[in-house]
Amino acid sequence: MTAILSVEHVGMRFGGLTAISDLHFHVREGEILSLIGPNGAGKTTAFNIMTGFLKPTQGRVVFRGRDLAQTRPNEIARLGLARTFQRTSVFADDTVRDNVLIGLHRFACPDFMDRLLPTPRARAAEKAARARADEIIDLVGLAQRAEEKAGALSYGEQRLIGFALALATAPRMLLLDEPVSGMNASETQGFVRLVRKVRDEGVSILLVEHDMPMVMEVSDRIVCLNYGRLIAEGSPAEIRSDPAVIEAYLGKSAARLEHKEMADA
Ligand SMILES: Nc1ncnc2c1ncn2[C@@H]1O[C@H](COP(=O)(O)OP(=O)(O)OP(=O)(O)O)[C@@H](O)[C@H]1O
Repeated sequence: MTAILSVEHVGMRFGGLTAISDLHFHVREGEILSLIGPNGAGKTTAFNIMTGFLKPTQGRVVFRGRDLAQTRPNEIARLGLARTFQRTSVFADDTVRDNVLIGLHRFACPDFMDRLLPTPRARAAEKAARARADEIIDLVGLAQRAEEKAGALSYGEQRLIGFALALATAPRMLLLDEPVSGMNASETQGFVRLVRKVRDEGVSILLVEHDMPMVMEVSDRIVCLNYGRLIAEGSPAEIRSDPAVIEAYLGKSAARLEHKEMADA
């Protein structure tokens, strides 16, 4: 197993509150791993630590050999770690294509002089950026909407633009924050196919998501947190039948009942 990202004995305290305790797991190259847990379990905190946005008070997160707490955000992006946001942050008055082009330019950051003068190199770069933007827009399924203003698209489609912006950084790994919240059933199904396709192109994926059927369908492995601790790790089938996971979601008495019903069946 080759790990692309390792969460090594991470702890996070906010004043007197311990949000994460001794969290330890790896994301393997080319897998889709989901982080789940009841409300307040510590998923968002763990997600923010894994993107380098929060520095843990204990332990470290290593991405492709680099400790994220020691790495600047632009270097993290250049190493190939990209994230999406729960809230869409598209430029509503720009077209879908221009939104993706802005993402590509922000990442590619051409020379200052090239930006000021229409040099042949700048023109060639612009042409390549447009071709790449169209490839990404096609991949996320928005080719028919490329010329429309982003603000005219549905909420679910705007989230696809957010996903396209993350792809514009040519990531090796994507961290997705509740990617299907606000999507309808058919958009969610489309998104499951899209995530698999991106993974098949060699991008490792970690997602935090509340939609359990989606998580069970898309994940290779699942890590479950409760009260900031890892309580289970395994395949969707293993997680679905794990007593600690059932108890965390349903409470002790309901979990006992669930087990009894399963045993009686
Ligand atoms: N900046 C902060 N300051 C203080 N406490 C915080 C902060 N961020 C999170 N917490 C606390 O840490 C714990 C874990 O919160 P977190 O948001 O990570 O959980 P979660 O699993 O993402 O929850 P949800 O599913 O409801 O989004 C909670 O008790 C929360 O109140």
